[in-house]
Amino acid sequence: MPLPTRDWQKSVQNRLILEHEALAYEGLDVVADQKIARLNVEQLHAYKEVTYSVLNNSGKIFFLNGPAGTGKTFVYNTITDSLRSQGHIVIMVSSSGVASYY
Ligand SMILES: Nc1ncnc2c1ncn2[C@@H]1O[C@H](COP(=O)(O)OP(=O)(O)OP(=O)(O)O)[C@@H](O)[C@H]1O
Repeated sequence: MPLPTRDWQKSVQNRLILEHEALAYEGLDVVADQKIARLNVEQLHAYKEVTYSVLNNSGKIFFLNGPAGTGKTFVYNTITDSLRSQGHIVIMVSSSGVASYY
């Protein structure tokens, strides 16, 4: 197979990356800070552990567990808003249940 003669990535860019970068909007950092300020002690601990791992390229894997309605999704959304506002791409996935339809 012939090799590409130019770097298409540079001129066209990756559509999926562009879509995800578009999820960060002006003011998202303020929204993230407001959510961080509302986290309780345990939520803040989880938030700090995950973001520290991301920002330091530690590559850790986390399992956030807790009874229904205790704020797990709130933590996910806070982490997502915070990292997106800092220029990171965050992709949320789900393997089962209603959440996996979205
Ligand atoms: N620190 C917080 N400050 C204000 N509201 C919060 C906080 N944490 C959670 N909530 C609110 O509490 C409700 C339940 O939180 P959330 O949906 O995150 O729980 P969950 O653990 O993901 O629940 P489930 O396991 O049922 O999906 C939501 O309305 C959420 O916005």
